[in-house]
Amino acid sequence: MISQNFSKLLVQSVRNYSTSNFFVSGTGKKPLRVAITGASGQIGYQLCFRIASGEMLGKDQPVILQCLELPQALNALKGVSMELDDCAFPLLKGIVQTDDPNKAFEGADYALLVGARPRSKGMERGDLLKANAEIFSVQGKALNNHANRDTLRVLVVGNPANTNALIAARNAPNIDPKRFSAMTRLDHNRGLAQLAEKLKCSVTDIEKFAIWGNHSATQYPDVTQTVVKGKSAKTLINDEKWIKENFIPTVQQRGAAIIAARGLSSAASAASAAIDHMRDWTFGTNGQWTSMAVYSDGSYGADKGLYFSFPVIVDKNGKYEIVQNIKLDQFSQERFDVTRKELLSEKDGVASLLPN
Ligand SMILES: NC(=O)c1ccc[n+]([C@@H]2O[C@H](COP(=O)([O-])OP(=O)(O)OC[C@H]3O[C@@H](n4cnc5c(N)ncnc54)[C@H](O)[C@@H]3O)[C@@H](O)[C@H]2O)c1
Ligand SMILES: O=C(O)C[C@H](O)C(=O)O
Repeated sequence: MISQNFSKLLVQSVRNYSTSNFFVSGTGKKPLRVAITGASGQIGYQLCFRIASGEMLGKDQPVILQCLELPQALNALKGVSMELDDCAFPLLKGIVQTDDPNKAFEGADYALLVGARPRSKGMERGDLLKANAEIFSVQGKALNNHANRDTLRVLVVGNPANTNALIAARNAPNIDPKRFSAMTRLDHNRGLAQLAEKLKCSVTDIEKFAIWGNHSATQYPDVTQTVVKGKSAKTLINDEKWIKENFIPTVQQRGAAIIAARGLSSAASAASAAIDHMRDWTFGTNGQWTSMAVYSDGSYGADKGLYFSFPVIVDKNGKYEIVQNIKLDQFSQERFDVTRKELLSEKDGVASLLPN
């Protein structure tokens, strides 16, 4: 029933379940193709199962997972695929296992670009810039040539995520750059959790919180507009020093703190944020703000073309808008400029990989 091709020349395996019936009975929905790079890594290992169980695209939406890995990790990927089989997910209609980006992105409706070298203890994100840039240049070209351009949504998770999104998008000239994004949802969720703890409220009580800029230690977690059960969070906190010296640095440096504690970068929380990001980008945010690093149209003076985290609202058709008309106070403007300058300098560092 399950077919598998494995050759040394073209290391690719395709599993199709229920190939005679590609529609989940009762839903009438065609499977969506979800490409995941680095699928057998820490984050990928979480993502595959959560997506196959319907947590990202809905409990009535069949999916085909198209998994990309390095040649040396294909055996591990085979193990992931075996475990996916063993879950007997009703929504999972097929698994592609490959080390060829052209195959992984064939007809892709969604692409989660996770595969990259993670930062290890003591390593700065800047050190990773060049090593990872090449990967995203190749993958941008492959997306351009093979993905489903009419439906595609790309989320870059692999660091440095914003600049990797820039490289991938610039190498995909036939795809609308608004179809690319980078992940700051983990930072957003971290901020919500810190605020909920401080104010002894639920994360769902918090509205209008945002991350501006880069997914890095320069990001600006902004509580100036934040409202908790109808009241200003700043007024409720009533402690400017806590916001500046505790809250902001905690959110900015949470990734490094997890690495120091675990010896590995965050994985379960990163996968959870990636699911949140794609789900909200598909089904909408019900009028609420979230944070996404998206193609900058120049809003707030973030240079056009950068992948910059803004507060966004997604409508029920999956169209996002950058929230406009927020007044940045002097402190916010200074923080905004720091992260903006970092993104510009990252862009300069990969200029050779950015086609005109
Ligand atoms: N944006 C965020 O909020 C956020 C949060 C956590 C981690 N990250 C980043 O996500 C990335 C992945 O983290 P991880 O913990 O899963 O790492 P990991 O090392 O466990 O897994 C990465 C996987 O990617 C694969 N890979 C490497 N290069 C590849 C390529 N060119 N094509 C396909 N696969 C490739 C590796 O074989 C590995 O299996 C890292 O860059 C990490 O820094 C980002
Ligand atoms: O900082 C890192 O390298 C890991 C990741 O981006 C994180 O925010 O946890």
